Amino acid sequence: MSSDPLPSTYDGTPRIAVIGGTGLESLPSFHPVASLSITTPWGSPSSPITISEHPSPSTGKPIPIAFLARHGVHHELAPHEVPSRANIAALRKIGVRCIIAFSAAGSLAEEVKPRDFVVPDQVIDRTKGIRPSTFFEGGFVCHVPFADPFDAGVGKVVRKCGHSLEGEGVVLHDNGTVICMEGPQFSTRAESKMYRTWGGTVINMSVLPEAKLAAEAEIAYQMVVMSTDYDCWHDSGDVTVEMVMGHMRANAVNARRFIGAVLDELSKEEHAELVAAKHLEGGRKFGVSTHSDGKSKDALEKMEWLFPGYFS
Ligand SMILES: CSC[C@H]1O[C@H](OP(=O)(O)O)[C@H](O)[C@@H]1O
Ligand SMILES: Nc1ncnc2[nH]cnc12
Repeated sequence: MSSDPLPSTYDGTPRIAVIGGTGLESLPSFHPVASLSITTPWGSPSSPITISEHPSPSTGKPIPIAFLARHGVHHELAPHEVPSRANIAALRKIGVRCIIAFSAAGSLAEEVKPRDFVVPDQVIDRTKGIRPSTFFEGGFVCHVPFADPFDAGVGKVVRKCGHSLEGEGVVLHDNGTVICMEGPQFSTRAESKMYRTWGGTVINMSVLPEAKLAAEAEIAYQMVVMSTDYDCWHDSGDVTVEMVMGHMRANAVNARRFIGAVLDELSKEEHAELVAAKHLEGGRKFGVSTHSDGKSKDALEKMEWLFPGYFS
């Protein structure tokens, strides 16, 4: 295998990105053709963004897929240290408009067994306000709808792909509510039991502010969760990192199959408009509350970087 460094530039426009979480620090079975180090007005992303080319099953054309490791290449960033603004800004800047985000999560529901997959449709925020969670501040106020935190069109494709793998070891739950806690400590037993009464299906430390920032950036975002434990409400034993990693490793083949199926499907020509998020394009031009006299120069410069031509 060549140890030549990958090119630091890429000529095409990747519309699709995968954000890998715990146990998924690279895109399995994909061979990167470039590694981009992007600096944003919100700092540097968690990892370089690698680009792999995936042949579209419908046209045979190579479709670029971006990949970013949420916690860094060596899992060196705690959940509250993940630079989500830089991650989402960098992905948008290179052209990404569709994100499939993977997460290892605890199950809050008996029927969601460890190693099952969940394609969630809702989120409850239990982070503590210590994570920067908006692009719109410092002299530029913009309010963004967030009633449905995940993209319905992308979610539909992901669910279809998951179901196509049933019988090959993949168990998929079509819906669910993710409780996003602050961490890095796991929940107390009282909290875990309370989240169940709230209707929580799974619990992680990472869907927020990632999903909020994707919404602000007009990116169609869907999380795919793999259950790795029963948190601490269940009598089968309290969550530990060993438990999480053990299930991640044991189910790696299914995770790889799931990712491959989703990328195959999204690379088809028929989904070109969806992955370019044409249905979201331009939305941010209209949610701005700040009068032109109140907009700061610094904020406007950041806006021009992220949304060229929107506000000038
Ligand atoms: C290592 S267990 C807790 C850790 O795992 C999950 O990470 P990710 O969502 O990035 O897969 C969870 O959110 C916590 O960050
Ligand atoms: N039980 C749990 N709580 C929070 N995040 C998790 N990630 C994996 N398992 C988890």
